[in-house]
Amino acid sequence: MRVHGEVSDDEAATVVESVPLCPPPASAQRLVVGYALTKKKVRSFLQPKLLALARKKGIHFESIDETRPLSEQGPFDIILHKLTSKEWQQVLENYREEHPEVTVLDPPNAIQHLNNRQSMLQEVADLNLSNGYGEVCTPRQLVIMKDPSSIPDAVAKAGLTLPLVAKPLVVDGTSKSHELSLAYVEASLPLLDPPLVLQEFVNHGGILFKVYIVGETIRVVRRFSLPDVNTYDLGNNDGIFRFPRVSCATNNAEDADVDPCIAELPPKPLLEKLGKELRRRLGLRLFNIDMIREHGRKDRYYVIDINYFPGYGKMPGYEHIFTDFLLSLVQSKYERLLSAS
Ligand SMILES: O=P(O)(O)O[C@H]1[C@H](O)[C@@H](OP(=O)(O)O)[C@H](OP(=O)(O)O)[C@@H](OP(=O)(O)O)[C@H]1O
Ligand SMILES: Nc1ncnc2c1ncn2[C@@H]1O[C@H](COP(=O)(O)OP(=O)(O)O)[C@@H](O)[C@H]1O
Ligand SMILES: [Mg+2]
Ligand SMILES: [Mg+2]
Repeated sequence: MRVHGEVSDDEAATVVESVPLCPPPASAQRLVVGYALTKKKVRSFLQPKLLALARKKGIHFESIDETRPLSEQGPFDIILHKLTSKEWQQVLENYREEHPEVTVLDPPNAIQHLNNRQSMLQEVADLNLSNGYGEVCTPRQLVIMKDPSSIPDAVAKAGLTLPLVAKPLVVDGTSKSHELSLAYVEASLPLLDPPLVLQEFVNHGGILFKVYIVGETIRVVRRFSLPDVNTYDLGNNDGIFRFPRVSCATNNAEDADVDPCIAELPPKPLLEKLGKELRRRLGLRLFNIDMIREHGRKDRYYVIDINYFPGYGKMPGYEHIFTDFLLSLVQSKYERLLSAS
């Protein structure tokens, strides 16, 4: 029996997009998807175009009331969620044990790896992905838990090169956890506010690739990012630059007039390999990877951020991809039940 939420290679093989779906079992003709999402996420994800297509395909979305026992709601075939409280995670873990027949997207313990900017990149670093299409690394980084006055020494000891991107260590859905800054000179380091991750800034021509994963499906879009830093900037900057959420949807760079060497998307086979490996290693099916290409290095990529249940509402064609994905989950569960009987 499958442990819910774990993505095995076997399972991956049963969810290939091109395989036509055979008729679902009678009990699954109306697929009920419970969701526990913030108001912001409901607005961005449950758009009318998704709801309309879902209805046509027999998928019904039902809001979960967190103040009531989960077992008294539904019954659900699938639960979608992105709430960060410890209490909610415990509720879901208990529910998964009591209801192994319900697919929880994704398991709270797997999502936890993405709530810390150190652990979120560990699997990418361990993967050491390098093949004929390119190489995927993570920027060198250091975790500072406390005592800002110790930062210059810690940075020197670790041999990190300025400028450094300072990122709050924990990502908990608050806007504070996305308040990043760029420290140009050593003297500015004690002004930073731990706990944080200090990451080497990688010049990448100001374009970032948002790689969306929905099960087996991968889509990539371009967004504007921070511009390159040059020696002039370094010499003429004595402080810290605090920057807003640069890679958000309003910074769409799909149709921008950008140097083709910078705008060129990462090779598909490289993204496929990365997506497949991370899906398996993280035990997640819904996430996105923020990726940059080192300026002047055609084939060296850095993963700088991984987000659980990202802004799918801005992914082109998300309503088709997501509804097909939900149906494929039920289909593969049905096939497993058939082969077990
Ligand atoms: O950490 P970064 O790289 O900024 O990724 C963010 C988060 O996933 C946001 O979700 P959340 O707020 O739940 O963390 C999401 O907003 P949505 O709420 O609109 O889905 C953003 O979508 P964009 O606005 O498309 O960038 C996405 O870019
Ligand atoms: N190591 C880095 N080198 C260059 N730019 C970076 C680096 N880390 C982050 N950035 C820039 O900062 C933005 C936000 O950083 P990110 O780690 O994605 O945080 P968030 O979770 O808030 O999106 C990125 O989209 C990118 O533009
Ligand atoms: Mg990001
Ligand atoms: Mg993020």
